Amino acid sequence: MIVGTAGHIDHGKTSLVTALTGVAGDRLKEEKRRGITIDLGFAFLPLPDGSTLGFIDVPGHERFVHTMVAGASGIDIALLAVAADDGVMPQTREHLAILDLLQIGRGVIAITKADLATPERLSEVSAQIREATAGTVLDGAEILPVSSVSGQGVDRLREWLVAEAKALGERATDGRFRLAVDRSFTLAGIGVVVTGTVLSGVVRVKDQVLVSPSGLSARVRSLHAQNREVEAGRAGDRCALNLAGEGISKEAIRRGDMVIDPFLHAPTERIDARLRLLPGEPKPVGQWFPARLHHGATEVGARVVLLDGEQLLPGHAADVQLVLDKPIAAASLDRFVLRDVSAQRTIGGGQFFDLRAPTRQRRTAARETQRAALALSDPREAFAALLDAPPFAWDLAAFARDRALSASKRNEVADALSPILFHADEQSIAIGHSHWHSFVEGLVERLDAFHAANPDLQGMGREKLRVSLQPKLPPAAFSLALQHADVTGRVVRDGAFVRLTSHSLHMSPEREALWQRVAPLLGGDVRFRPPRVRDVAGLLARPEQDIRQLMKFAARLGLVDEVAHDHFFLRPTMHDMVLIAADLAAHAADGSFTAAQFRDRIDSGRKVAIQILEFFDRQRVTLNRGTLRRVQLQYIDLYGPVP
Ligand SMILES: Nc1nc2c(ncn2[C@@H]2O[C@H](COP(=O)(O)OP(=O)(O)OP(=O)(O)O)[C@@H](O)[C@H]2O)c(=O)[nH]1
Repeated sequence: MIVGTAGHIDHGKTSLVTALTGVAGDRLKEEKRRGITIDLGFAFLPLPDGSTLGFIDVPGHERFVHTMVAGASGIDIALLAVAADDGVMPQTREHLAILDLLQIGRGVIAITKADLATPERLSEVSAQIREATAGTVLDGAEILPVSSVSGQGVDRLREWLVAEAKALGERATDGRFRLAVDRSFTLAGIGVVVTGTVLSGVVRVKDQVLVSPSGLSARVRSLHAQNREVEAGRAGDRCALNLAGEGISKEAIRRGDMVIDPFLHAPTERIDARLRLLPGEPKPVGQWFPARLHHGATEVGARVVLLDGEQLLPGHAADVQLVLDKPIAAASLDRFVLRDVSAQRTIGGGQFFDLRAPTRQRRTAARETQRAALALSDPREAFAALLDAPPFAWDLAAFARDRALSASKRNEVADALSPILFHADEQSIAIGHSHWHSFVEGLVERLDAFHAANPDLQGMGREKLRVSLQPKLPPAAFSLALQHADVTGRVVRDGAFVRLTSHSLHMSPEREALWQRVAPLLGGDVRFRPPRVRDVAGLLARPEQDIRQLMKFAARLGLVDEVAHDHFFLRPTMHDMVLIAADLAAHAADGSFTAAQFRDRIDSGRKVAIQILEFFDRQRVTLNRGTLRRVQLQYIDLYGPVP
């Protein structure tokens, strides 16, 4: 459990942490000198049950925002200090706003330096606090007067924190590992060390991790959590990782990077989010508003694109797209804070919901449904809602990755919803049952309509079919869908084409008429040396392309065979030639014949005769052994029944 301090400068935060933990400032300094345990502003209070309560206390205002945001998922309990003499000050309000934006709802307010105040002053400050916290996450929070000098109220505050920590219990660690790096340095004899807050999951010694967004791989050589060498660091822990790997140096890893489970690596620079503008903002936010985005320990330039309406008024919230200057490593539902471009003032903040937001979003009902689904916090509910949002097919693997879900959580989602799943490449495309059924129906209907309109085409081009269906599946998933048991039996894949099992080819009347003129040219005396496509085109004064198309189609119908490029023989001629080959073989003592013998029988050119025999070889009608050929009797009825 981590307690994060907040409050105006000099309001006694550090003194209070020292009073609560007994860890004096000079002791922290000494630890700093010793090396790996360094964590400026870190103190730990051992609890009776053996666990520890950690305190993040960062002096200096600017770094506060960073740390606050970095610890967003790391801070479990907020400790807001308000000095009895000053009362509520501007930074008290800003820190309160940030706690609110980050939705850190557990917290206590300490009126520090109580020794300096009269009871009247204390109730005056109490009233100020009540007014300032009204409507925020700390509305109604406990207010305790304390003094680090006299010790007044310190025990009570400690008891309150311990009880709260107990009530909160262990943090869930079932997500995948993410650590927001706030420092990176080298230690002599140890190597590169990074420190940060574990945002989710668990990290263990020897784990393979990845630095994101850079993509560098590293191995965890050793790790410290809560200032002790440990085997594992968990969500909420302050960790120091000793990393080793190619290219790993203190310069290669910077504050703002994430160290993550390699599975999660997918940096993004375009994020859809829910943004709340603070009520005290002087102006509304308009399109392409420039700001600084704080997320984890990262700070990056961002532009705000409003997705509904043209401006966002102070005190209001809206869906926006954040277009970042450079990619960051984030997870869906992470919280963020926006500050003005000079990083002087907090403007607002909120929560990410879509890390793969489309570039130019039209304001469609479909996109609204998607956004609403993606914003749901429960992963099962969110994915169920997604399956009902266009395009009705969603990659469960990407969804799980963007939410940093563990494999078991992801399986829970899949088990609860039991969608139709297609595993292709890295993707796991999921479709809900009702949408799958309409997909299959749509597929059959589409092909049916296509065959009716194009009776002389063997089927619909696979790609054209894919993009015409809902859900529009990615190519690999579509290919798998065509092999699904619900589809096979009704639909046939035929090379690049897809057709209904029931579909058979017919010539259109125009084609039939042309065929009636072409067929006689291929038969009769010239049947063993029929004219080629170009010659037929010349004879009929038709474009070559028309004749070629007709011939290809006739080949699909089994009327002709293309023995060589553009050289088509009538099917009965093919059959005659097989019988000639069989006759030659039957009359030879060793059952073999030569190409020359065959050429003499069909009275054609030598080149054509060889092309025909090679074609037969490919069809396995003949077997080529050097200059001699045999006939394979089991194939001689390929082109017609043998008497
Ligand atoms: N009288 C009195 N003075 C206090 C008390 N707590 C802190 N102070 C004094 O207030 C000043 C600021 O205390 P810090 O604890 O450093 O305050 P801080 O909020 O940590 O300061 P920053 O980190 O700079 O924001 C110091 O001079 C302390 O001695 C207290 O309970 N009573």
